Amino acid sequence: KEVETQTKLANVVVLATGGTIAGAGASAANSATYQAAKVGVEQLIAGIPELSKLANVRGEQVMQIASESITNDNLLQLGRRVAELADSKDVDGIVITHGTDTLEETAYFLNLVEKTDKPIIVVGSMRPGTAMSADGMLNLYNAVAVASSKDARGKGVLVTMNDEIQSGRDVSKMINIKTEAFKSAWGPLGMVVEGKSYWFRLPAKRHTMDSEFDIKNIKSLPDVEIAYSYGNVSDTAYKALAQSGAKAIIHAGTGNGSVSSRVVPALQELRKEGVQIIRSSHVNAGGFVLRNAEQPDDKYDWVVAHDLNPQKARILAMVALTKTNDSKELQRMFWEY
Ligand SMILES: NC(=O)CC[C@H](N)C(=O)O
Repeated sequence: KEVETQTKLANVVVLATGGTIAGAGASAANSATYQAAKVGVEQLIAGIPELSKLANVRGEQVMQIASESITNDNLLQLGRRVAELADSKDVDGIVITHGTDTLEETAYFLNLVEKTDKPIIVVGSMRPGTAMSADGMLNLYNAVAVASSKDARGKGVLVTMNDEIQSGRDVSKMINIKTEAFKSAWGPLGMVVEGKSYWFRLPAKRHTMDSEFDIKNIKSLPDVEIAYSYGNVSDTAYKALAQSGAKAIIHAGTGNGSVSSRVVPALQELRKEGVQIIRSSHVNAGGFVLRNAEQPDDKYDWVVAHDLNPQKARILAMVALTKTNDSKELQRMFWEY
């Protein structure tokens, strides 16, 4: 009977990339001072014997870095490996352990480009495993639980942090240090409690199976950069980014993606030279940028990032630019994804 139950368990692959979930500090009191990306995937899995009751789990070390150092090449490498595994008949779900600093970017990228309905869960932790009340074990346990459940299929890339199941599109690291770091302006999709998922809502935006983007057709990602706005801002950064070859500039704007009168002329000029200008908002708890409200986007031929924060807008812009350089098409994609 035991053998029978064993064969019914889902096969889950844990792809490890580094971050605090693989971090180690000098003492149990070091919850914030430690080195990220130290512990290997085998040790992470071996540290949670209870995983074997949830699924047949195996690990792969894809990279071992702090996530602020992730490059576009790293994203493509990870995305391709996820796609290979998702295509494999003996893989039912994929978990990616990741640093939390850019976790929201990777989760959104995979949400756009992975053509599968198999669960893909991105997970991290706010405290290293060596610290008191480390959160990584439970977050990873929850990730494997969701990855091995049939309920999680077709819901896009998900993030399990702090007992919640978040949409990889919506979620953002809104707080640091605290374990309740990951939030979405639109709320979590569900909760995981003692290895069981409880769902409350579904993502409304296009993702994975319903996406027009496919990692298999993406050879490289174009250079898209972000310029931050604030009082007394100048146009220096915008011009320099364009000069260094940016195909699009994400304006990390104040409020409703507003643009200083000191910057507007430079952005009009850059657009005429072919650079895409994408207005987003850097307000903390979730921006929402309306077309033609703060600026005449139709007249200037600019794009608005909808509710995407600047770093997520960069991800969609890169992926979108692999298909089109038409600003109207880009705007459609920003409404739909
Ligand atoms: N909590 C974390 O994972 C942060 C550690 C590191 N900065 C990273 O993103 O990998």
